[in-house]
Amino acid sequence: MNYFDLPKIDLHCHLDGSVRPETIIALAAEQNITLPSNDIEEIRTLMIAPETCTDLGEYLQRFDLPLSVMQTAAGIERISFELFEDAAQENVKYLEVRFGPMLHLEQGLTLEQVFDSVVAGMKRAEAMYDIKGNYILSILRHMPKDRIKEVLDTAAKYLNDGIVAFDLAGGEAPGFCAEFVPYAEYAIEKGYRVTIHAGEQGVGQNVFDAVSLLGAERVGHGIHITGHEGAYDLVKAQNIALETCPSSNVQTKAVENLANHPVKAFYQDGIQITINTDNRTVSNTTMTDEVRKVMEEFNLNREDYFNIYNISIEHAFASDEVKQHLSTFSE
Ligand SMILES: O=c1[nH]cnc2c1ncn2[C@H]1C[C@H](O)[C@@H](CO)O1
Ligand SMILES: [Zn+2]
Repeated sequence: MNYFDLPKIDLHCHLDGSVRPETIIALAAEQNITLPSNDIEEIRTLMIAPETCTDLGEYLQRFDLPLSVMQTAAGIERISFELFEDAAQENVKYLEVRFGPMLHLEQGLTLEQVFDSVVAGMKRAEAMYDIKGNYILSILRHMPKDRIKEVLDTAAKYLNDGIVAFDLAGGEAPGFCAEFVPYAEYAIEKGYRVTIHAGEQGVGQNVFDAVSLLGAERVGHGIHITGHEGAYDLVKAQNIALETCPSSNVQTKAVENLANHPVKAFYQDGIQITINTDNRTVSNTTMTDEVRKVMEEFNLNREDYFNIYNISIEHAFASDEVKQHLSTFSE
């Protein structure tokens, strides 16, 4: 099968984990930032998380370098544009990108400038290529909570016009959901959709909590519902979509290897699974690669692929008009 030509949808992709290594070098030069090296291969190596990561914590260290050049409006706009361009060029028709707004304030940008920049880059690419997109606000779980409502208020300028959802990301401790209940409620009241990273690091209960306490309609990863009957049943009963990211899960040791990934078992049991990149650069992947890996490892056929594509359409935080457009590529 020609995986490159297939129409694809990526619902789980981080902006700062998907920066072109070439762009790091170019932006560092423009911004007078000294990099550990100016050699493209060395930069690439520094950005890609090794297969030998011990856990998610080590994986998350790979974001410091890209974030260092993502502190100007022009830099963020460019990176946003290039991510949509890269995805469009491998036939991704719809892309939801997430980012941590508070990670881009180190050199004096305001939240509004950050939102203006990501959305402008996306819209520039949408005008040039056959791709549509939306942004998701990732709140980093370890950061102070005092500006979360301000993030939601400021981004509301683009609500349903470029920014659509609320997410929690970063390291995953057991029971993290409880302390975020007021923020998820606030987001839902304002009209944001909710997806939460949970069940990535072995804690099935976190998926149960993300759905029941935070109102998650989708779950980032969610693979550890396998060990938690309550979470598994809840995800199934409520038709919650799991945003699986197979390569990332292998790198972070969420699964031992691809063969042990539960994506096929979930699919066969009627769980709403989607296939996504997580981080195109940090996980050294593309949608073409993720789809190929899953289909070849688990012997899925074209009909299976389009079933999964249709699940992605159904659970996308996109307008009816965009969903209609995406369904024109279905078989
Ligand atoms: O797979 C992930 N799990 C949890 N957090 C993640 C993952 N990939 C990236 N992040 C974090 C690191 C980024 O700086 C942040 C915003 O994109 O989200
Ligand atoms: Zn993620």
